[in-house]
Amino acid sequence: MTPTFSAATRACALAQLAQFIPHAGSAYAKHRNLHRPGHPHVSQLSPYLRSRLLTEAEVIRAARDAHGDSAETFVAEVLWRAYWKGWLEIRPHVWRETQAGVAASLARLDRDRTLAHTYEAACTGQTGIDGFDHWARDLTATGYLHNHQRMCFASIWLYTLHLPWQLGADFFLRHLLDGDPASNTLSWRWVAGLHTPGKQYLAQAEVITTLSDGRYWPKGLAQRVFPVAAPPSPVPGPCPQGGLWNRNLPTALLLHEDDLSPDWLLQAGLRPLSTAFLLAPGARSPRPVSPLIGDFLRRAVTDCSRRLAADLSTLHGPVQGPGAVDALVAWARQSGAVQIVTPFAPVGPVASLLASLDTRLAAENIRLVRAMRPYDAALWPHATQGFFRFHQTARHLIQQGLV
Ligand SMILES: Cc1cc2nc3c(=O)[nH]c(=O)nc-3n(C[C@H](O)[C@H](O)[C@H](O)COP(=O)(O)OP(=O)(O)OC[C@H]3O[C@@H](n4cnc5c(N)ncnc54)[C@H](O)[C@@H]3O)c2cc1C
Repeated sequence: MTPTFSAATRACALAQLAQFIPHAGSAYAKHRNLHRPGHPHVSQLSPYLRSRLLTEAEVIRAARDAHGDSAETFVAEVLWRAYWKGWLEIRPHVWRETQAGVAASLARLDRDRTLAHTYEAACTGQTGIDGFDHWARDLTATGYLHNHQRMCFASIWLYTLHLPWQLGADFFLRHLLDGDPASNTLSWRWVAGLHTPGKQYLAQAEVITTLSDGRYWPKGLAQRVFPVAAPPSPVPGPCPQGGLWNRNLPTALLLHEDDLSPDWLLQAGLRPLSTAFLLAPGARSPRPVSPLIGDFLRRAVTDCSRRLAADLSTLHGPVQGPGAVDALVAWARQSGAVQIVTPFAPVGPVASLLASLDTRLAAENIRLVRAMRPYDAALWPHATQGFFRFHQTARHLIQQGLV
């Protein structure tokens, strides 16, 4: 059984959460690395968390309510998402550097036919490596891969096939429904030993065979890692903060693919004159992005519009593609608002579009306010060092009820 995420709705996300919660305690800690068909031991909530049809805070609360401290392994995994986001937020240069690496590696493919041949075989699942080829095909067919398969795929891509890690990260971003600039880029860097110096991930055939219940028997995997060249990690800069909106000003709401649940803004009293939606799946890569991602996001927008129809007046969009910023400037002008509130978009394609929009709106005397969720504001600034320290702080904040 392969996962399908055809129902990109909050109701579906909540149903999946409810179904998974009984397994989020010690069973998750014990079995989460097994990648059995249908992936019964993991939640498969990531596409919903990525678009925030469901939030991390909700998932953590549900797991802790059901299992208390026995949910700690699961909660820690959910916290990795905030850790990666915070880490990149205070080192945004790493994202720009990765994008430049993708462009340079794509240019290399034009010059190096052997490399291009290996790359094509890897992306289409025709390398002859058992497991790896199945995962490539599963990923392109479903938009999902189990975490251990992602780790092994990235390791084989880099150390066995000698392909640039940036092209692998780009391949994932083009196909994963949960494709996320922070989690994806930084996980690939982790496999390559660029996150924790001296720690690289080497996929081992026997482990793959064991964890897949004997389904895969890969042969010829690299027996050792090699150093991957990269500039040193930049020192952390300040963590961005969210903006404050003025309740007394005519306001419009701009929702985007990084956060499609504006309930928290509506509960805080926001009454938008108009609401627009921005999607940017095509901006995830210079290469074509899987249509599954755009389909999922468009359905998520439809769900959000239907669910909150009573509170969201005059819906506009989804706006996407090269003319998106122009279209949003025209919408903002027509809405009569002097302030546009938008959920804070973490480093990635949407944040880049919002930066351009901000400049254009300023020329129209319209303010763009990036409102940050309390969960992000509480956790991101702590991603200054390794995950261990971050986890300790996050755990404390959760126990105090501050997250
Ligand atoms: C090379 C590589 C690339 C990855 N790319 C992405 C990506 O683009 N987007 C993404 O969301 N995750 C990414 N991950 C992390 C992880 O593999 C997925 O979050 C997880 O497999 C999603 O499946 P699930 O919802 O069933 O996870 P579960 O095990 O059920 O975990 C619950 C939730 O916790 C979060 N989570 C779990 N593990 C991690 C992790 N290691 N890092 C960050 N968050 C985690 C996810 O939001 C996930 O939905 C990547 C991992 C690797 C090794």
